[in-house]
Amino acid sequence: MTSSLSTEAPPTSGPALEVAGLTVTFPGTGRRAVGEVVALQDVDLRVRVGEFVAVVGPSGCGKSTLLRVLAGLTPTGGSVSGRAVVGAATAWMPQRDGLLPWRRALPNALVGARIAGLDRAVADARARALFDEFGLAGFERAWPHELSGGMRQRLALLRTCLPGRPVLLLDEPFGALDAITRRRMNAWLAGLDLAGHGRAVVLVTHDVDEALLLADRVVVLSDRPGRVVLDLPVPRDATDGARRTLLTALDPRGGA
Ligand SMILES: Nc1ncnc2c1ncn2[C@@H]1O[C@H](COP(=O)(O)OP(=O)(O)OP(=O)(O)O)[C@@H](O)[C@H]1O
Repeated sequence: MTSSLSTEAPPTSGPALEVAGLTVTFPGTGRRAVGEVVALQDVDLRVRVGEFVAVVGPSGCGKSTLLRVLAGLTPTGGSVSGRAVVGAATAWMPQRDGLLPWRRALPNALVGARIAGLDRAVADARARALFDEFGLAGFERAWPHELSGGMRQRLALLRTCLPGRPVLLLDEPFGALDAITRRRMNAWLAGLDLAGHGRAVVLVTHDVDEALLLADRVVVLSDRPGRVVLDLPVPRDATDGARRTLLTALDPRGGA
């Protein structure tokens, strides 16, 4: 991967994450069936401490790529330019749950906490409390293959939250959940005292209603190459108008 991305340490106040002029290109090679792909172009995004930002956009517009860059990761084979303020203080939940098939549920949940150097007893106690909160109590010793798709996703989210990192980057965390469980998990996330914990969340979702329910701001990316076409603050008491604005931004010809 090549990079002209300059990175800086995360600040303790103000913006939790910031990218400016972010462009990500995947060069075509002889081995690839497609030519050069510009995934993101000139993207500016600032997420402040305590904010919950949802990112929506058409499939393939670069949402996952953006989240990777915010996580401080370099997209495999990609060329990245722009400016980013990112740091180690993020916890990234990729689309695929990434559970280790050879570890039972509880040790799987503890992986990130171990890497973060969290005290074992503290992490263990926190994990057991979260198993209850995430509706996974009783499944601590289950193997990943013994869990449903939704349970696996909840376990992956639990693992992401466990180390208590200041910024959560969630890539379609509820995609495999049924409507009722999804609503329950949405309520749990909505109940997090983000400002109180100095936390920020960036959520990638295809679901406009989920974005409106959870986020303080919804950022809409265009078709590839993904550019920011709308950055909409969500009024808590007037989401109908915001919903129409979002749907029009996502599909200008389709009407809301
Ligand atoms: N490692 C890679 N190598 C080559 N091309 C890539 C790579 N990762 C992503 N891309 C391309 O970059 C573009 C954006 O991909 P990305 O996964 O970020 O989109 P997305 O908006 O998250 O899509 P979806 O909503 O379908 O998950 C796509 O055209 C994809 O093919």
